Amino acid sequence: MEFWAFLASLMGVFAFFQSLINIVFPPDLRFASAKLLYRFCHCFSSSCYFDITETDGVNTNELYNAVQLYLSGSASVAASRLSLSRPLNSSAFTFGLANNDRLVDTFHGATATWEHVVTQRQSQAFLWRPLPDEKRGFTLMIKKKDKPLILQAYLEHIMDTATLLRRSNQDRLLYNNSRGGAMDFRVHPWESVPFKHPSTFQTLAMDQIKKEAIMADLKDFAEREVFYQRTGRAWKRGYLLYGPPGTGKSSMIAAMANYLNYDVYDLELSEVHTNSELRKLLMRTTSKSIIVIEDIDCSINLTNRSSGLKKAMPLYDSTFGSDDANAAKKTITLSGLLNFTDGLWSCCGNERIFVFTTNHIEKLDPALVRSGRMDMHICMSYCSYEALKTLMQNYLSPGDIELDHEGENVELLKELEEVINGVDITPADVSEILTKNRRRKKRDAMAELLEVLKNRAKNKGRGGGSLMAFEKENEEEEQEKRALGKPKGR
Ligand SMILES: Nc1ncnc2c1ncn2[C@@H]1O[C@H](COP(=O)(O)OP(=O)(O)OP(=O)(O)O)[C@@H](O)[C@H]1O
Ligand SMILES: [Mg+2]
Repeated sequence: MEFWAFLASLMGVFAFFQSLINIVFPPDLRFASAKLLYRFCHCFSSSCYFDITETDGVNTNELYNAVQLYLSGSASVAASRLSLSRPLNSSAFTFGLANNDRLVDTFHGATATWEHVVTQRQSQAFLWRPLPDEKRGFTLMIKKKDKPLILQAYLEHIMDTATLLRRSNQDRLLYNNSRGGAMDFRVHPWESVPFKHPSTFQTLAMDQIKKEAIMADLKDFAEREVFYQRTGRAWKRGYLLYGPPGTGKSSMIAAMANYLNYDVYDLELSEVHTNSELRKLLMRTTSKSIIVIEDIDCSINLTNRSSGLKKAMPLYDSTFGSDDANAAKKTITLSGLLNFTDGLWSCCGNERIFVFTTNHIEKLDPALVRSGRMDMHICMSYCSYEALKTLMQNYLSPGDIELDHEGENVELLKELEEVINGVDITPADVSEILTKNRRRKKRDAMAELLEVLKNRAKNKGRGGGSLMAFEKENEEEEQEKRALGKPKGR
């Protein structure tokens, strides 16, 4: 009897303490105290533990994503229960460690045990952007004696492997900033879609020597990390593409991205309201990418650097505090753009290419196009005979167009060569004519093209008959600038 009374009172005490704990510790603290107890017990163990949570405060923890990807490589063979996913924009499936499951990995002879810890988050008060219902993290367990030997190298190995896996799994992306949000730290300012543009240097119609020079320059850039390091230069390069509409500037950008396997960030300047927004966008770009600003002359008024400086520093502006000054603060300025491409911020991240395009190089401020910012100026010009041959090969003949010099089309080709040298026709126009006629016989398509060219030559001469009138015009303008002592980058 006494025994039963003792047991009943013991249970009463237990129930009392349990309800006390429930009242004093809210669910989240309960979890923390359990964790604390767990840690305490492990103080005397020979292992040490590292928690890698999914978010680090408000930001995504890159290491968490890297570990997930890294383990997906070993998880696919070693674990018996896996979670499967296909990340957005990826063409590959990713295996993952199931919730609260474990996996053992070895590195340099040491054993590392990973556990994927998933816990429920307590109900959230009203938040602007609600957090996910679950808290996720990995716990790494290694022997204390191995920690100084392997931890740093192991984590670096994980990051490197994850980068490689990401690049091989993920299709390249085309980002744009048209939804705004650069000032809202919770919203990623870039939106992405898979980059599938089919343009390559092989399909690009332009002067062969120029094409090879550009390819060599790109390759050289991508392979010379050590050179950039040694010379103290930021590992970035700028290309300015200029020429009339329809001469292949955008196609060239796609060809560059396909050649180097880089992502493309298409920056819409009209969506950016301040210099600091511009900087934030830059900070959220990744390495191995091409940052493009198309039609730079039309995007914003970028003609005068000093006026830009004045706008960028409203403290020295007599209109400070007025509506004008506030409006000035809300614009991006030339100096902001120069800092974007060339300032200290431009080197956060590596291996980046800036490409600006314009139809009017003469409208650009010399500061914007000087060497170091725009290292290579590329004129995309009207269709030459050489470019025409590439286009005919793309659209009409999968074989070698040169064969036609001996075949039935030899006369037509000769005529085309003579006429095209005196006509301003863009590769886009030629492509359109060839596309329209692609179902016809090759000879008929060439005859139609010849007719169009002859009509154009009749209606509008080319002033002296020079082939690259546009290129020449621009060269003369640049020479004029040099004569006036203005800087010029090439
Ligand atoms: N050099 C070229 N080689 C191959 N195709 C070309 C070339 N130029 C133009 N094209 C064809 O014309 C189309 C339009 O070209 P693209 O958009 O690259 O011209 P653009 O110079 O960027 O014009 P814009 O200045 O109007 O932006 C392309 O989709 C492509 O089919
Ligand atoms: Mg374009």
